Amino acid sequence: MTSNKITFFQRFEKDILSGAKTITLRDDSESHFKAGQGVSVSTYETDRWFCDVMIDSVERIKFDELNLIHAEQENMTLPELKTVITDIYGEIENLWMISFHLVRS
Ligand SMILES: CC(=O)Nc1ccn([C@@H]2O[C@H](CO)[C@@H](O)[C@H]2O)c(=O)n1
Repeated sequence: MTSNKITFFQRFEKDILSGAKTITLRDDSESHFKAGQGVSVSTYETDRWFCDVMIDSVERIKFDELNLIHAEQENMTLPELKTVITDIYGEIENLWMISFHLVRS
């Protein structure tokens, strides 16, 4: 059973609500999202709902393929983005780029 819900670390809430962050990079456990799907978004820490987003695309990407465009879409520098991913997932090669836009907050 796949979920219509995704969580983000609270520190990214502002960037998602302002539209500054339009992608998230996840591991295989969150590769089930589909383009056109509406998803409810909550904080990871306290499970507080803060918006709904629409998924625009879900694409495989390798860690080594990450570039400045991805960093821009995360509202980070590329070194910051790579550090964030490694902090969350450890050394990881295969990622999923989930693009989204805000629908309701
Ligand atoms: C439980 C769990 O994995 N939660 C996650 C995973 C990822 N992310 C964000 O996605 C981007 C790339 O990973 C970065 O902006 C991350 O902070 C997040 O907010 N919450």
